[in-house]
Amino acid sequence: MSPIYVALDTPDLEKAKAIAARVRHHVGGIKLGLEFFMANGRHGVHEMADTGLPIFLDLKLHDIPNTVGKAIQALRPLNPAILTVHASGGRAMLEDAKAAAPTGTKVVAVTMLTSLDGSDLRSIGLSPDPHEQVVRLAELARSAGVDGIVCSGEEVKAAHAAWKDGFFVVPGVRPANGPVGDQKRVVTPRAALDAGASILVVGRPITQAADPDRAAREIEATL
Ligand SMILES: O=C(O)c1cc(=O)[nH]c(=O)n1[C@@H]1O[C@H](COP(=O)(O)O)[C@@H](O)[C@H]1O
Repeated sequence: MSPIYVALDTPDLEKAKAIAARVRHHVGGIKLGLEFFMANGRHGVHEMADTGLPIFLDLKLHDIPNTVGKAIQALRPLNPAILTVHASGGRAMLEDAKAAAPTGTKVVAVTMLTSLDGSDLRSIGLSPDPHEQVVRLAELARSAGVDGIVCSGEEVKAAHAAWKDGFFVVPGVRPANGPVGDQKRVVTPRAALDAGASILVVGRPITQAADPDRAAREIEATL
């Protein structure tokens, strides 16, 4: 099974279905995020589940424990393979998120967005070392009982060393010399896997390619 989850960041359900149909033999699953969910809701998720590929529902929930727990309960019928919350929501929120999720759903905690760097951390009053921030939040996530974390390929090796059986999601991956866009902590798909990623999230390098099927195949060939 390919470790690539393709991020279908579009509000257009038909477009999402069309890309999924083209790349389905070269990816291990589909990631649906806020843009898709805001536009298509639960109905859209059900439609995408008909592709037969596992669904990663990336809503990055971040609120008080009661609200996050109840939101996840409301999502239970969707039974996603993977669901995201923000680690910085704190221990009680992470515990309630895991308790509310269906048994088969991996709850993963976003540590530090791959679109941020050290100066962004400083601007929100944190120590400007991404490595330190990710490892601290990985430890919080582990001890709160969730299944894993989301981090960049630059920190996954250290996080993995401290959490052997954790599940590590790495977005912000780019083929060598590809455009990085708004991402700041970027590595190649191959480097992320070698460093311990369990799955890779790839969006625009596949979805914006002239031939998404070929782009997915080419990335898969590097792994
Ligand atoms: O949770 C995520 O998936 C995520 C976390 C993170 O730190 N950075 C990040 O880019 N993502 C998601 O991963 C995808 C990356 O898309 P591309 O930059 O187009 O490959 C987007 O859907 C983001 O929402």
